[in-house]
Amino acid sequence: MHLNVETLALINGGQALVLALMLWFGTRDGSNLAVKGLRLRATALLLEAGADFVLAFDFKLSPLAVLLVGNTLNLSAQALTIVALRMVLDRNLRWREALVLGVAAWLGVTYFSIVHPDYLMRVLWGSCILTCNALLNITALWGGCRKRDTRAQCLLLWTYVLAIALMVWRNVSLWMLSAPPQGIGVPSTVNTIYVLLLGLQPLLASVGFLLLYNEILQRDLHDLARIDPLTGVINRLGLLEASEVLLARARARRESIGVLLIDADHFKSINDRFGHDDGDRVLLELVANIRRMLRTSDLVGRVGGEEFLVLSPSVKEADLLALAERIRIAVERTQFHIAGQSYALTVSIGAAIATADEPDMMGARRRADAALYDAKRAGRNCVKISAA
Ligand SMILES: Nc1nc2c(ncn2[C@@H]2O[C@H](COP(=O)(O)OP(=O)(O)OP(=O)(O)O)[C@@H](O)[C@H]2O)c(=O)[nH]1
Repeated sequence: MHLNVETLALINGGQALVLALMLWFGTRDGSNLAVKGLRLRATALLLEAGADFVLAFDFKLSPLAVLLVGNTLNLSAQALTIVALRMVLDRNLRWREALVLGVAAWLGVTYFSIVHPDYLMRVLWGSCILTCNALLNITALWGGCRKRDTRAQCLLLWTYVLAIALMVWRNVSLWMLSAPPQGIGVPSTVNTIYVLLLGLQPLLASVGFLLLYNEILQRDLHDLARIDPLTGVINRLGLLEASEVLLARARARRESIGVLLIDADHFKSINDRFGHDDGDRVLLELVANIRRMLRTSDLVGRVGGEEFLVLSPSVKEADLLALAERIRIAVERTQFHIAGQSYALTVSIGAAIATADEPDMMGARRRADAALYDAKRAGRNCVKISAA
């Protein structure tokens, strides 16, 4: 089988060009890190396309120009892809490693082309560096793929594993030939299969990048529907879902869950006196105060304007009251800074216990609400617990 390597390179280049345009224009809107990562990957594809076109038109260029320009474009594309993938995954970018590998590859390839020409060593050197590039990408993808929480990461991971397999196969095949080809443009079965399979990589990787982006958008939408944009804690929907999970766990362990309904006292007066924006800042400080008092297993969510709900698994009544009292005292002792002035804020707290036998959290929530009402009627800045 001797398909023309130049023709294959031309097809690969055209494909990489189309994929680059798809990635670039398909993600034109938005400015988050994932979009920047996709744009960087699109730039890498443009460089890959350039390298393919250099190979496709090698008969018009000197062999040295083909080698140096083609490799520079290809290695730059690999380095950009390492960083792009990590941008999309929101990981440590590893610019330095990508650059060092790119420079090492370029120097080695140039050495084995000009100083000490040896085609097999040149291919081996380039393959080792490309394997390191692929391994860097695999380490970025490994966590998500191992937990099986993202199919896109698995697809990409396998793409890079196959890329390594292809390089191993190419080197073994070349070293086993009695008269190996002395250049990638030289007609030979190894070169044809290598260029053919290499052309699939940009396609697989780009599909992987797009699927990854889609998963990120879905996750963002999921979070957006469950996180309160002002305070960053979960909202009613988030609380509803979390309480179902906590209750199922509590049932299995025959434990109870503590519920605290925390409401800022006379919050309207803060808004009236300082304005809504400063009122927002006080709410943020209030949430920070509540969070500081919680265990890692406790959850806090915003149920209304200045009202927050805490779910505290595996607690008895005495522990829950102690937690509520700690929160109340912490808020009372905090000096809230508004418009250059200190302001004292207090909270009233209603507490209730949800037992493992209850069908849902609604009963405990209602009891905590009634206890909060009692706390407000008792003069505020206090904790009340409802009788079960
Ligand atoms: N700044 C700000 N204010 C909010 C927000 N959500 C609700 N509020 C305000 O919170 C205040 C709640 O007022 P009320 O329900 O009368 O309660 P209160 O003044 O805290 O009095 P008590 O609860 O009875 O102690 C209102 O002024 C709302 O405008 C918000 O997101 N930001």
